[in-house]
Amino acid sequence: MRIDVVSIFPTIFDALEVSLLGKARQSGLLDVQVHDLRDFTHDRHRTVDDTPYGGGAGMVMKPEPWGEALDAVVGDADPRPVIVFPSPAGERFTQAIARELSTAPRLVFGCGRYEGIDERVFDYASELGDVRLLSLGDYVLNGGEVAVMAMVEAIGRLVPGVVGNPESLVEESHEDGLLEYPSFTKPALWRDREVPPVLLSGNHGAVARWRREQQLERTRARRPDLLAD
Ligand SMILES: O=C(OCc1ccccc1)c1cn[nH]c1
Repeated sequence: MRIDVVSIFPTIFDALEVSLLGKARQSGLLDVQVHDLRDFTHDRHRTVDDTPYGGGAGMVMKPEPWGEALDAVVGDADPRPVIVFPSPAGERFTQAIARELSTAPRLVFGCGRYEGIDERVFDYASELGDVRLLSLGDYVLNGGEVAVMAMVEAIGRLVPGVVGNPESLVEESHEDGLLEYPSFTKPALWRDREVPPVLLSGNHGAVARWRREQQLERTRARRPDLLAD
């Protein structure tokens, strides 16, 4: 999978070199290219923002640099990429969307800053690829970079071969629509706290039943919204 990221803070993505995704990049499973939006400006101050039409506080990201950046990054790519813009005004990013995007041959991420990007950029981008405005949650960040880091990790780890043991991708929170059951490891007794005896029983059926019950109990308590349908 080829992933391109456009940002005015490209060095933030050096963190993607570390850990799991770093190995996937070395093995060529993931090809991540990061681009500095300011490289697509032409004035001395490398300006990327300006005041909003209609007034209001804050600044808006100018369309011209984005247009040139998207042309340079996407060009007449075949197949058309999915072009993701993190945004508080986007549809909710979920494990299902991560799974969907993990099958895309090309992903482009555009990191907004300030009050956001000139709306016409999303319209232009839809000529180059399938545009998705995605939200991590109902809170506001200063820019899209941290959201892109989270999405690239959530998506990248689902690309076949990136995670060593694909089995570990199955029993995860949200994979079966429920929260994950609690986990324990040695020692059996730690600071006067025991491991639930069923887990030491060797009775695999009882363990599976206990785990399912824990998933349901936790989901009911913490995320009743996941059960409502
Ligand atoms: O703040 C977010 O995105 C960054 C962003 C994008 C555009 C303008 C300002 C900030 C965000 C919150 N939940 N999901 C994403």
